[in-house]
Amino acid sequence: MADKKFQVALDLFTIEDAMRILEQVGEYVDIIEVGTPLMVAEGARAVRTIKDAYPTKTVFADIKVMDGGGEVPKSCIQAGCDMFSVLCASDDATLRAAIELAHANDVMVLADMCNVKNMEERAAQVAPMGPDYLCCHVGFDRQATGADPVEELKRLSGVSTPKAIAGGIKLSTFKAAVESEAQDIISGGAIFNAEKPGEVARQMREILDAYNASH
Ligand SMILES: O=C([C@H](O)CO)[C@H](O)[C@H](O)COP(=O)(O)O
Repeated sequence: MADKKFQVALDLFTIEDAMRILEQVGEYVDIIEVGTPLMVAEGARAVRTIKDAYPTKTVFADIKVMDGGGEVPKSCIQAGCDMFSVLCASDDATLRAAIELAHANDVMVLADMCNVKNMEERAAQVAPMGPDYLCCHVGFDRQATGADPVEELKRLSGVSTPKAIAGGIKLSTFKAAVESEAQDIISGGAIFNAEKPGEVARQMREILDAYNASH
């Protein structure tokens, strides 16, 4: 089985802050997420700056496309992203257009289940469209309810598309996320809000490497 990946979500507001965190955590992660707040604040320029600085890393633009699947991602693709997100809550036509555009440009698509209520049913519809990942995601505004992404991910076990998992994953819950069905484990605030982001990322990496070495 392919090694599982570790993704840091840079939900920050300036490229400078993102680069400062990356100096500390970049060496430990496989995928760098240009978080939604950073995309909104700085746009595709953030993707370009990060890809130029970390050319061997997978750069993910968390643009959460909801409409215009064949158009909205173009600026991020031109800026050099390797993967972007589209919302499973969007129309099928949006998902299909986004996936077609991405794959025509050798870019991957993460289809994000954020706030989808009928996850099993929607996953069965979206998976055949061919996204590279289906993401079980407890969104920022829902994290206060205590919803557990590892528990919610079990609802996607019926589909063979590789899964990603996100939503408040921290050092103490990282092992459970790694041991879940997810291939891509995403953590944001627990890293960039930590006193020592590099140390948290290093320990997460250690957990992931131990898992990958034994599977
Ligand atoms: O996508 C995200 C969220 O919707 C805010 O934009 C986050 O990147 C994702 O949830 C991972 O961040 P944490 O939940 O802080 O680990």
